[in-house]
Amino acid sequence: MNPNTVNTPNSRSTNTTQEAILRTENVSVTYGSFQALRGVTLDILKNQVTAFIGPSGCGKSTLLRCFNRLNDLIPGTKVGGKVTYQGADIYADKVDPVQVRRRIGMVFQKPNPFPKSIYDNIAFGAKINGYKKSEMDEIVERSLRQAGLWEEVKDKLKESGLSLSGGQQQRLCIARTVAIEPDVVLMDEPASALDPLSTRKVEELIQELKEHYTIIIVTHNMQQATRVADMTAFFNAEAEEGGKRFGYLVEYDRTEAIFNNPREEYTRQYVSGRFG
Ligand SMILES: Nc1ncnc2c1ncn2[C@@H]1O[C@H](COP(=O)(O)OP(=O)(O)OP(=O)(O)O)[C@@H](O)[C@H]1O
Repeated sequence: MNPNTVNTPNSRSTNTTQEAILRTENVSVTYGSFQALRGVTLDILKNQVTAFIGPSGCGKSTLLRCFNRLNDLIPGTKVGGKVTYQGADIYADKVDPVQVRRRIGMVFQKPNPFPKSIYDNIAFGAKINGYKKSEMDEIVERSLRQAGLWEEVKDKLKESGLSLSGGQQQRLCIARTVAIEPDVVLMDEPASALDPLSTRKVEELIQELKEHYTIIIVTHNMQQATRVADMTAFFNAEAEEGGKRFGYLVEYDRTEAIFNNPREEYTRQYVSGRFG
């Protein structure tokens, strides 16, 4: 197989110069007896921004959590199929999920800084992950700069992270995530709780971060997907017998193709705002 070709039965063959850093093969997720997601196969391209879009309940966050084994923390959840990171199965027996999360970080919908100082919000995780105390000032500054927050907070690093505005708190959480130098940053609707100005800052930040990181973002905001994402995966939820619904991948392609020239009628209807 050509490693430079997007590998999914639900996509056009899209030649790119990017390699896949994460890959799902026929991934399904069940919560107890409920199948939330069925048969997802897709490649996430390195140093690209990939958006997951689709109506509520189609499994976008569920799939996102598969990439750093966060679903492991939800009792009764089973992940079927295969998820590989740089070619290695992240669900293999010998793999420590903590190490997976070290490489694949996550930013949540609601900013959730620790009730600690701005400095310690970043230093805390860095210390746990083995960074030396002598390096800490440098790590804190680098991370805050990468998150576009340094100029706003450099004179009040000892103040509580909770004293910042919502948008600043979210950038602090992004700084905390990048402090330990992951390869991938997963973002679950990172701007949905923010005002338009803060949203714009986070979107600009995503563009800058992709130079160093691979980013996957779940978003309900289709304009946001067109602004930030190189690739877009559209998911839908389908009813099966008995009225139960499961999420599945409808189409995956370059963002401009998904929005301007989708192959599937469902995608066309969704991106034109006709359902969802
Ligand atoms: N912890 C859980 N336990 C049981 N069912 C769950 C759990 N989390 C999600 N689900 C169900 O799995 C399905 C997919 O949910 P998920 O949150 O992944 O969808 P989503 O596309 O991200 O939705 P939204 O856009 O509303 O956030 C939904 O039917 C949801 O109710």
